[in-house]
Amino acid sequence: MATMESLIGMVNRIQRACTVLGDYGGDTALPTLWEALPSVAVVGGQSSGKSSVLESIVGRDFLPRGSGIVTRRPLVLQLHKTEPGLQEYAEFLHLPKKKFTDFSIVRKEIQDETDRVTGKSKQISPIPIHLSIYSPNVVNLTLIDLPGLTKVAVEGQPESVVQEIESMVRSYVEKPNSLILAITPANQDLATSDAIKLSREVDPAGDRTFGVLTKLDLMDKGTNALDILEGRAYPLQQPWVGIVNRSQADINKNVDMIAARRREREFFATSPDYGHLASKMGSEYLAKLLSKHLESVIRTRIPGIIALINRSIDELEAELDHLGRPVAIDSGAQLYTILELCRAFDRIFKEHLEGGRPGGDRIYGVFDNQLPSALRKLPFDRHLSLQNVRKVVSEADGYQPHLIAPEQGYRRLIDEALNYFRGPAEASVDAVHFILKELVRRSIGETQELKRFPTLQAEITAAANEALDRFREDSKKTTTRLVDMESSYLTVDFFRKLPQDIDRGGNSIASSVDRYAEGHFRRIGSNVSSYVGMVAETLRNTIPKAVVHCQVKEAKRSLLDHFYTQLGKKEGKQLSQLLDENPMLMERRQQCVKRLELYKSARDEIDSVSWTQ
Ligand SMILES: Nc1nc2c(ncn2[C@@H]2O[C@H](COP(=O)(O)OP(=O)(O)OP(=O)(O)O)[C@@H](O)[C@H]2O)c(=O)[nH]1
Repeated sequence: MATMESLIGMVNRIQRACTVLGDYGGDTALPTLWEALPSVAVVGGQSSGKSSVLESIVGRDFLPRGSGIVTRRPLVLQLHKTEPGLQEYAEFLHLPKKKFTDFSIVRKEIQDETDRVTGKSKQISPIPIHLSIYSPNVVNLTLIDLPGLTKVAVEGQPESVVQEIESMVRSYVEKPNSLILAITPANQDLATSDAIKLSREVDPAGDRTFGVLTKLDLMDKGTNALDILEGRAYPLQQPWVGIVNRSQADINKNVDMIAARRREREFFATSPDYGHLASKMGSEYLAKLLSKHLESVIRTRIPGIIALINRSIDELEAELDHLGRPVAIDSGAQLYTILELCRAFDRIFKEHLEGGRPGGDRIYGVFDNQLPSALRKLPFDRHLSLQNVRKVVSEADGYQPHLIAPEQGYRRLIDEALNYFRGPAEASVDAVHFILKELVRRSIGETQELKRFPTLQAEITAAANEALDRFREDSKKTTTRLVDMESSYLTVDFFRKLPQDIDRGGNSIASSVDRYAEGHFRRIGSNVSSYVGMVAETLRNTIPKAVVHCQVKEAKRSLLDHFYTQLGKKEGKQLSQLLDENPMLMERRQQCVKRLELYKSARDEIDSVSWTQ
């Protein structure tokens, strides 16, 4: 069975871990453990005696005092009972290993640490100060001292401070796992008590409210607080506790806390009104009552806390998987990460080309539809019209008309016709180029892992497109060369196989044909047209080969080769620039990592304490 110390001590350690790792509740963007941890929130109006109660419980003078709002950050006061005779000391979470034995310096450090976060202004902050006190004169107990519920802002405070304090205090007392230590001075009408009003609102059944009446010694003679202390005036599940702290005069005279406790005991023991309640009055009794109750609340709440921790760990791990793990800092690991991301992109790009993903079929469409139809649409009819054939042939003859076959005319007609093929050739190259660019864009977008690295995404896109531009230039040269080769050397066989002009007697008709008649030019046009048709058929097959060889195959084989070469020359800083992430995403991942660390350490803490119901 876990001892009281081990359970409260366990929650103390988890609370400290929460603050170190940035979980002090109220943060809706991340699951919060702080909100679920049982604690005792000390609430009261200004000058209700909160600080005095806390100092009585600790038995030490250590809290800052003064006018206006003194407590401006939650003070998580973790009390650890030590062996009798051991020296008392205090430690701050923000000053680990530094032991304070002079409690007046503790008071100063609380003020300084408050100012460190809120600045010298009178602002408040939800970031807690953790103070642990080790003493034989305390019980194991954690109390959270909150700013006094104030009514009016003092100079230097914005009007909003009243509301801000109310919402900070509320965020603590409305937690179902939080016990409420509601402090009210006895010489004030209970109906006007800020603490009771708030606790009645958040804990109407009074299950977790401990009513404390201070300043019983200041009540008017002849009056007493028995109606409240005996539970008649405002009943709570837990009995009310009356307290007598040091008066301002005592504080000024530096009456020490142990003496003050003794005087408190005497006050109740000798009081005609409260003598019968003496054993259940005073700050020492209050401390034991709170400690026992806190320990039982922790014990009952642990199963729920464990469920919350496990659920939150799952949520955070799922989010981290989605966000991706933090990038390594050494350049070797960074280079490896970059190459892995490039490979991921390249794999997807290849799938688009090879059919695993849509898109590659559009390249085939260029060869099967766009190119043939572009070739069909070439204006050979106009080019080989009768008048153009006559014109070109005549011009090619110059002053000496051709005698047999208009060699020059043929060549010129064919050359000019072949020139038309440049258009469809270049158009095929461009069409495939734009399809490949589109596939690069889609592949980049489909590479999930790259989403984290906008700079690398842009660099890979740029490198891929530069490579495609180079392939396109090469492809254009090659396909144009295909066309040029056709006009560099005409296919002689074609002409050999042309039907000669032969009569039935086997004599050549040529002699009888009028070389300058229409029919002669028509025949020339038709021969050229057949020749060009043959070339078109050839190019219809060879252009795709050139385009695929120069663009598609190269894109598959070496799209990022230049990029890899550049990468090899980059230094660490340049590599990390490539991997710089969306700052929001990095911040979010960092928060998740810290919060996950907190939950895992909390789970270990709970596992380490063999608690049972
Ligand atoms: N006589 C007497 N004086 C008390 C008692 N409790 C508090 N005081 C005096 O009341 C004044 C306010 O006490 P604090 O303990 O500072 O009250 P507080 O709620 O912490 O005040 P702030 O946090 O500064 O708003 C001080 O002068 C105390 O000495 C008490 O039980 N009896």
